[in-house]
Amino acid sequence: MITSDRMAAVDRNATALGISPEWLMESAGNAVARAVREFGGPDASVTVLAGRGNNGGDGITAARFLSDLDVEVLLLGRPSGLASDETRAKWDALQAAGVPTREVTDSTAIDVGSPDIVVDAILGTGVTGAPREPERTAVQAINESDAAVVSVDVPSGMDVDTGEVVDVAVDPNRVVTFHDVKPGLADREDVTVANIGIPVAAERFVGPGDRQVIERPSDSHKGDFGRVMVVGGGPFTGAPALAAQAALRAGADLAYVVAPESVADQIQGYSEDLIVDAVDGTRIGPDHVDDLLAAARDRDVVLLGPGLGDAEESHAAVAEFLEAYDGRAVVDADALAAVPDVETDATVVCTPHQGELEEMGGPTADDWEERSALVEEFAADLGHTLLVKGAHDVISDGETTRVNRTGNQGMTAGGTGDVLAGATAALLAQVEPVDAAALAAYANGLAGDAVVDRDGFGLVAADLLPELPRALWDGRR
Ligand SMILES: NC(=O)C1=CN([C@@H]2O[C@H](COP(=O)(O)OP(=O)(O)OC[C@H]3O[C@@H](n4cnc5c(N)ncnc54)[C@H](O)[C@@H]3O)[C@@H](O)[C@H]2O)[C@@H](O)CC1
Ligand SMILES: [K+]
Repeated sequence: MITSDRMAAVDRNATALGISPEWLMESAGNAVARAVREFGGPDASVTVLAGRGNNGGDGITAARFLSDLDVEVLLLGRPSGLASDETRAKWDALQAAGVPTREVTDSTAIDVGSPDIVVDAILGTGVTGAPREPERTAVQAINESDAAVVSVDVPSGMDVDTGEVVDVAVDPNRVVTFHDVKPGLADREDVTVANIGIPVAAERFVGPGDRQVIERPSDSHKGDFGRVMVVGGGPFTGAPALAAQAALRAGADLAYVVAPESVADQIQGYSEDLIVDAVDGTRIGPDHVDDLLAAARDRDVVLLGPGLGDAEESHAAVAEFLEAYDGRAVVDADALAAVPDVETDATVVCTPHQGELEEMGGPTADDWEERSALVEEFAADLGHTLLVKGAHDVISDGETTRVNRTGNQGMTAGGTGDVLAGATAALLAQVEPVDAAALAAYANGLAGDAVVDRDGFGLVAADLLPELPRALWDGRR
């Protein structure tokens, strides 16, 4: 099952793998044409009603595959109004093939005729709201005709994610949907799924399409993108500073560091963008838990671990905090050891490397494919989302599992994990845990690739910070 948003992301990932939208449309049109032949027999007459979006493009392509039959295409609009390059290319190919077409701009001129089969390629996953004119009249004309109806991808007018119909939708005899079943079609018996050549890799590997989960609408306000609180520092100071700065670079509006007073000034010294709150002493410990919980109430995500150290008291503080906390948390580094023994209502993303995962009681496997299956099982047992760092990062919430391939051996430098944890925390304020962790891993690796491509090896963690925005947005705004 796949939602339309996830489908759009996977589609973009396929493009990045070299599989162009035009290829996918060719496969989609071919699949529809095959269904029409199966359904209508070798001598069927066919009318394709095509909208101006890519759903229409699939119908236009199907008509070319059916050019040996009595086939006609009704385009709802002018060819100049076709919405994408690939649909225009398919329209030109249809003209060149000499398949009869009619352009209908006025809804009163819609005449489906009396074919054996009508192909409904009016609206697909790109529909918003109720069908407007001339699409609305076209939907009604299909429903009033005696022809058998084959819908392309989704019955036109239906919301594929919910199955809801606003006003009107086509009532088909068969739906040929692409790649995977959409939630709104799940319980129907007239649906067949066509493989259109989107490889498993486009779903499994995090890619540029996964960036589409984050948005930054123009009417946003301060705080909409999260307040992140980093709890750490004591034996180390750079780690919490890096993590908090990474959270800002990954889009958080405010980043706080709560650290022992012995190191608070030093942490503040790294950046004026950080808000540093000092607690007594030289280590985070159980005495601080009440204050941490009180502060966490005004934050969207808490990141536990950077620079915390492995003192017994700090470990106990993490455990006590998680037992009482029910918000969103990222747990990294020395804080990870507390997780397996803790009962918590918090939504937790853990970011261990392989060694830390084993210390948590997790699996080990050299082969990343085997590892990803084992990590999925362990995440399900643990009840938390895992981001296991490695040459192939494995991200799983126990149900959905993704693998990230960005990054390079230059990123074995100290502090890159703190940057990743901070980015994960920022994204966790905005999107679901598995999406946040996958996107953070992807962006962190891409940032590292940009630095090493430009400068060669010798990267330091702070180099990643200015690259993170581009890695996450890359021309999108
Ligand atoms: N991997 C993929 O996602 C693939 C998608 N393909 C096809 O692409 C379709 C999605 O294409 P698009 O995103 O272009 O969207 P659609 O073709 O579903 O519709 C978008 C068009 O309809 C218009 N529109 C939106 N709501 C309307 C309304 N209520 N009344 C009237 N017009 C309305 C829009 O202005 C736009 O021109 C899928 O359903 C599928 O058929 C295929 O080409 C193969 C690959
Ligand atoms: K359709």
